[in-house]
Amino acid sequence: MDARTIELLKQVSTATVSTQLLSRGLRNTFLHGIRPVTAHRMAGPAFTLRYIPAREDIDVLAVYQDYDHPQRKAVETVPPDHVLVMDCRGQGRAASAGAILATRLQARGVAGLVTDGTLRDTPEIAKLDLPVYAQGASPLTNLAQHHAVDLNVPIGCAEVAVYPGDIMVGDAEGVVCVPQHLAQEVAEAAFEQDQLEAFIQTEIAGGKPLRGTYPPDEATLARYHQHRRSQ
Ligand SMILES: O=C([O-])CC(=O)C(=O)O
Ligand SMILES: [Mg+2]
Repeated sequence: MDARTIELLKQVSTATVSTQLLSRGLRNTFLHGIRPVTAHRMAGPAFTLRYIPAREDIDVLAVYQDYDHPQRKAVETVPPDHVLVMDCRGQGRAASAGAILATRLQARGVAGLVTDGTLRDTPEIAKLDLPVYAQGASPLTNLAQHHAVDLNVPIGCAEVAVYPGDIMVGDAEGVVCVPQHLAQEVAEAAFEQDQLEAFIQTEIAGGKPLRGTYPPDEATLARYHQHRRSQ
């Protein structure tokens, strides 16, 4: 993914991105119920980890002695500038990762962490510079409910299809998944829409009515273009 696309997607709002996706026919792109744990904007290609339900005879604490446990392997193999996205089937009774793993992701230059489950050690995670999104907190370690199986396969995350390489965009409202092949055109169009909407909001704040302003008529668009030229 080219650097300009990622830079633009880091600046635009998820609201605008979701509208641009809707205008291209895609309605199910927002990870509903997933909230920011840290307040950092995010954009980067998805690298995925899939969990299935745990089984008591397999998922015991001793499995953590294996450095190649898929959860640990995911943390050590997600490429820098990618977002680690975890499929927990929306189940949050046990956490999908904690502060030590999140800190390792930050140290490796990873672009973010997203789970449709929960995280543990969230007071420590909240202090990181890493963009992190989850449905909430749980102190219980993952294997109490989850069994990590696959790396970098298509997953469901909060009922949204996430294919490896799709661009995960996060802001204060949450996370939108942008299909890889649409990322560049959506980034450019979203940047334009955000600039126009910022102008419209200024006009509305200044007392203009909705009619003629939102959506903008020709006169408002002419004022907008004049404003852009004068910048
Ligand atoms: O058990 C876990 O999920 C890992 C954990 O606490 C951490 O990364 O600090
Ligand atoms: Mg921990």
